[in-house]
Amino acid sequence: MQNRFQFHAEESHCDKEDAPSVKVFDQSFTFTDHNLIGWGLNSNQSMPRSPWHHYLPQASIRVAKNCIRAITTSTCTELALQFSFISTLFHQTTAAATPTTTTAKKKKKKKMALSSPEATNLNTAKIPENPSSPCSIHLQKLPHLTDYLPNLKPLPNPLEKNTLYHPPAGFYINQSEVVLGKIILDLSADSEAVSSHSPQVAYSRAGPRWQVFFEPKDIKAAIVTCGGLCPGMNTVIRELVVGLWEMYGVRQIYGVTAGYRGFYSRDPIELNPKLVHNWHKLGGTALETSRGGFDLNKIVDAIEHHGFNQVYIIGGDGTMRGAVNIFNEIQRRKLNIAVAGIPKTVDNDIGIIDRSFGFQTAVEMAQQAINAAHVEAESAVNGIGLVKLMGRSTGHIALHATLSSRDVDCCLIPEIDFYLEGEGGLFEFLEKQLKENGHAVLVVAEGAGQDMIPRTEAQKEERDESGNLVFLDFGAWLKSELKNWWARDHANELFTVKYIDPTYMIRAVPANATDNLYCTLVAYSAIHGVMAGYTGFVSGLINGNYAYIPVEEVAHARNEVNTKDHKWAWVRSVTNQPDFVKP
Ligand SMILES: Nc1ncnc2c1ncn2[C@@H]1O[C@H](COP(=O)(O)OP(=O)(O)OP(=O)(O)O)[C@@H](O)[C@H]1O
Ligand SMILES: O=P(O)(O)OC[C@H]1O[C@](O)(CO)[C@@H](O)[C@@H]1O
Ligand SMILES: [Mg+2]
Repeated sequence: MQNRFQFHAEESHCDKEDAPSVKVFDQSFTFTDHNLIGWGLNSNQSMPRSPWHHYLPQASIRVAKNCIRAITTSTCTELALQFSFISTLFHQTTAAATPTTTTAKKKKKKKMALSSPEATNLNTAKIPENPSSPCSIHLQKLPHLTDYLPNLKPLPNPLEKNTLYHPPAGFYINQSEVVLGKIILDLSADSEAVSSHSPQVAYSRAGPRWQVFFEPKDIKAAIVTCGGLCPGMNTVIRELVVGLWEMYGVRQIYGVTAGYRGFYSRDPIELNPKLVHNWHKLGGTALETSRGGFDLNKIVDAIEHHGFNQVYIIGGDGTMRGAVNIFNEIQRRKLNIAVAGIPKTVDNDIGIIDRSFGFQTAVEMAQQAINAAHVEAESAVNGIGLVKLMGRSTGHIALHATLSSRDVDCCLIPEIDFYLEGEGGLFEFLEKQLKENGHAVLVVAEGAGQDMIPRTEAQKEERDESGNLVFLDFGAWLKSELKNWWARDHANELFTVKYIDPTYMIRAVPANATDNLYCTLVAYSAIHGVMAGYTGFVSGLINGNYAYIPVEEVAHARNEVNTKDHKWAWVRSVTNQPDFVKP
């Protein structure tokens, strides 16, 4: 017997007596051992404090017009597992069920297939007929303090008694609520998702939990910012302070200054809502930041020494790799300290999350540079406006700024190969643009074309304090190459290149309204997660919803521009730039 609808949980527990019953088209069935395993609910696995073992007593699958909603409800205080799926995935789901109730038995022989018109119409999508092709969900396991401190006792959430909050019904997030990592699926039989049976990855939904694992009076929280600047860092700090203070009544909140090195080399500063009141209006980080200085033992020793039991780490990919090490060391030492990361990257190079806070602000600021370049180029004879935008190894800022501006004729990013001379090259394209329009605007990401620039041996090895390769200025190099080209091919014609490098101006500003809101919600999400005892996680936006993601996963997930998708095709159509394919 096979269930086409599977649920995988890395830690799951279900006693036979607790086997969930499932209702499909008014028919109920109870999962047997066999199909429990099919659901990934392995009855042999008994995990203390498994997030699932509370939730299985009842389950129902209701078929709504074109979607199936699976709901399990609990006899315990918290409610359960909820997710929805497109109906056609379940075309033959019910054939797999074992009816057990009287009603179910009566209807046992009735063919159970979706009869909605929507489902029938979708037959053209060649949904696989083979019932052994399951569509399954894999929940990413979120580390919890009780994983290694099983005796910790949960407490009711203090928000219950917070007169400012009055939690209404539905306020608390069930541990079983998930956010799907991927919301676009190809349901055709030969699509990878269906044919390879690969499960859909899901993350725990962020938000306040009914139970917490910290007594507010015992909390000593630390906040640190690391890596480069990004609009909104101060807002995140502010909201962590205000959120901890106002929501959970925490009174010991500290800022660790100057990045990771600050843990062991500086005294933490005490923070309170009054002090941070205006910080969201300021660019940069009031706690100061730095690169390098990551000394694991010194950092964890200092955390222990100061008595911090909640550590909030704001930073980019490098910072998150450091946070993984800190979390692992804290686990190894079996310390009752929760670690939460808040991903920050102006480059938007962190994977899994939709985008980092501050990214939209940076793109908005980049418009000003592009506008200026356009005006300069248009006002010159054979004028070229050249703008270099941040993006160490990804071209997201350049791409988004190009798409929003519409004044850009060519966008060069690290993810594409391009060349200057010859047929199909940049110079040929610019020559045509200048002839037709009299001017051109070029946007380059800082990491683009690094292989083209001649480097000395020393330059090849140069790294910053964190170990990141130091890039040469591609914009400045390209400007001189453009001038050489023009002087060589058009000796007596006027030509102007205006190079604008707004580098730090796009990231050293306060966050705009959208980013400020994002900062607030991502900070509050982190607080709720830590209060609930989760650790080694980051809070972030996934498909428009706030979720908790294991920090280990975030630290290694890169977000590069996909030059095969529609967005990049759109860039090419907006700019009309060449594909840089050598004839
Ligand atoms: N692999 C790693 N393990 C431990 N710590 C690391 C690692 N990589 C970087 N770090 C530390 O994380 C901090 C920030 O790293 P980095 O300078 O690379 O910035 P980032 O967090 O990636 O942010 P951004 O790139 O957006 O500026 C530094 O203190 C650095 O020493
Ligand atoms: O000069 P800094 O502060 O080391 O940072 C420069 C780098 O930081 C970023 O802004 C973020 O990683 C990159 O775009 C840029 O290469
Ligand atoms: Mg980085």
